[in-house]
Amino acid sequence: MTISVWRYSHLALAVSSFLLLTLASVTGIILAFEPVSQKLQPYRADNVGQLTLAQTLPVLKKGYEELTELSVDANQFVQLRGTDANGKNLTAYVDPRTGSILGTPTPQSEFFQWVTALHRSLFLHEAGRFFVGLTAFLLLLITVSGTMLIIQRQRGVKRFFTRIVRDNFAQYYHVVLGRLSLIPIIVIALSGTYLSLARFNLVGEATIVSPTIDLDALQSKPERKPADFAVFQNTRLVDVQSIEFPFSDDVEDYYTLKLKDRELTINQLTGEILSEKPYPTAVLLTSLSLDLHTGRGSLIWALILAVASGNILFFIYSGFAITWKRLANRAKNKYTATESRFIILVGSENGSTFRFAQLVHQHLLKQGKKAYLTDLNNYGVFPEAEHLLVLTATYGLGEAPTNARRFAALVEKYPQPQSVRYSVVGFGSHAYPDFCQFAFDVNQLLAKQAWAAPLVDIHTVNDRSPEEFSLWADAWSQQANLPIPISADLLQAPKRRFDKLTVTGNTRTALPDGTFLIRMRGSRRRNVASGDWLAIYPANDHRERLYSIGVLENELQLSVRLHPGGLGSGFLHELTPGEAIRARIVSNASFHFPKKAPVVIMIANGTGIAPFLGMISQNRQQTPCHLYCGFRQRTSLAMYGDFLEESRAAKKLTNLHIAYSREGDKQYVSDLLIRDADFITNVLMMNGVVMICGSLAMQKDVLDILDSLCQNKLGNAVSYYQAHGQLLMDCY
Ligand SMILES: Cc1cc2nc3c(=O)[nH]c(=O)nc-3n(C[C@H](O)[C@H](O)[C@H](O)COP(=O)(O)O)c2cc1C
Repeated sequence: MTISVWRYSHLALAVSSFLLLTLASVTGIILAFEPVSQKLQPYRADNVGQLTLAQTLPVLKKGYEELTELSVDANQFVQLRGTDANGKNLTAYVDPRTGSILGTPTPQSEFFQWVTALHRSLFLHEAGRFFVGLTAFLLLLITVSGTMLIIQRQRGVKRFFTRIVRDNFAQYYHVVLGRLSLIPIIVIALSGTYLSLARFNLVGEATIVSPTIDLDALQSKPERKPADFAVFQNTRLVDVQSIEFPFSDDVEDYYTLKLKDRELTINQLTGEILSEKPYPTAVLLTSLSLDLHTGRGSLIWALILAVASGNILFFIYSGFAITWKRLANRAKNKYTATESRFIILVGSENGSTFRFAQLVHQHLLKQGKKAYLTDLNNYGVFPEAEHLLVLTATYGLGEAPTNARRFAALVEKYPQPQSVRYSVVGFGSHAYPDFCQFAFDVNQLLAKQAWAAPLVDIHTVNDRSPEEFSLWADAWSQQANLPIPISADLLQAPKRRFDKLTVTGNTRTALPDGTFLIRMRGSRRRNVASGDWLAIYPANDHRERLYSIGVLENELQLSVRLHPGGLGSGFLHELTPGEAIRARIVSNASFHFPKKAPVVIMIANGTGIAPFLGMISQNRQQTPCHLYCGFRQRTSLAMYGDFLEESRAAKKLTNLHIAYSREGDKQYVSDLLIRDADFITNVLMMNGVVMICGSLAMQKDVLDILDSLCQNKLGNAVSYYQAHGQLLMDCY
């Protein structure tokens, strides 16, 4: 089954039920607090779990003139009905060990009654109950389709709980919270559905029929005291739902004992069991469903239900946010596919690639060109086409996005009747092992078609980088002789809240390779961790530059290489202590120091050491850390030398391995990894984590080496460890 079937089912189910689901969740959250408030009442006696009926009944009989009924509720509060020593009618919670009164039951508060009625039937009686039941069933289907989507997203059941790549807020937390609240939501949905079916008598016999007793056969001898009745001795109070006491001393009146799973009648003189009837399965399931659906009896479960109901509200919001974003990016065409000279085909799962495609589309239309934009799955014969532009994302294990799955088959089926120049742009992320794989596949496929001729080489765009996209746009413009300038809209940094940071130190460039360290302090306390990015705006315009942060002594430290004419590095280089800048801290949670790893290997080259300096400085728990770094020459290490030595002495850093590429043995960091191959694979085998930060070229080398080490020594591809959160990367 394809991802789209699950996605559309998930969406259709959510759309059809969201109003009732919102109502049910809000009322569900409120109702979850009823068992919580009840549990907090002081009506539960200590050690009630250890008492038997044989111990309790004589005590109660002594203290009260007449007992009518004793019941034990889900909170293990023991309630007694009867008359007291003065002959006054009484209904009270009692201490079953002493018979003393602990309190008087009060009816459910009007507020909870009102909310319960709304939750159960929307004040619409049977019709309302039907709709509420249907909503619970739809919730079950939504949960199943959502689970399938997560399995597909995570690329398999086994990776269900592995790290989630963060795309955007709504999407990330939709999946994160979806996984966390999966079980409670399935329980809510299943139990709610069952209770509705039971209510409409659709689950079999759900009533308890009392047995008929042969009164003529009742024996009066041998007479025993209740404390000596075997059945009372063997029945724990907490297993009792209720016990109805005999109406008179006559042998024809008997005890009716309702346990959790069966009902017994007991001769009041001899203690003989007169009848024993297990409850029908439907009754037991109804009681279990009530326990699970309401949280009665368990404070913790009631709180879990409240949180899960809150999550359902968040899913409604985030689900619609995701859909809105997707729809907002869909194409609107002025010309038809058959009359257009420029065909733009898009492969996109979450819509962002459409934004880029639309920009190209608009530029072509503005220049009076007949251009047509559509999904890759809508590929067909384009009789007037001269140019084919394919912009596509990659998903899954280097696979096509949903709206591009049929493209390969369609290309084989519909050759173009005329020659067409094509160009492919891949959108992807280096966070995935198969970077832009689907775009490469499309490029290869087109290259094989007799009618297709490339206009420019394939280009890739990492993390929607406007700069990388504009490189393609320039190349294509030149070859097609048609300018498509990248609009400021696309490059504009979205409006966000900025932080004011004050420079506290700047080493300026002292080294031949131009590296310097700059430190800053925020004006307000911010949640920032080593590995996050600092986004700066050197020219106070849309141009944003990102730097990896190391947090040392509550300050943000950046390690920067000064590039001649570099916008960001030049700006930072000129800053002096006391100066303040406007910047933004961007969370990069997938590159934080792993809290639970037994060992961490850090691999860096050049300024990629920056986040690791912060992580080492904060490694107070002394997790074994092995730092592998590559520099050009010894002097490049100079500014970090003292800090690294001190960290080693303080056991925050276990080992330091350095490769110099322009001195001595002229090694790269990858050579050190080959040297320490056994150690590295051992670390991966014992669930250690490898972190890589630095240049993309170094990342590529290191990944190639790790992949062959992992394949040869561990029998897994390196992507296996990445998927298990054991390989974290932040390269640029
Ligand atoms: C679940 C998931 C899987 C992804 N898999 C890959 C991949 O294998 N290779 C890749 O280069 N990018 C991968 N990406 C990144 C997307 O291709 C990238 O973010 C792209 O810009 C999204 O475009 P869209 O918003 O148009 O769908 C993946 C993203 C997600 C959320």
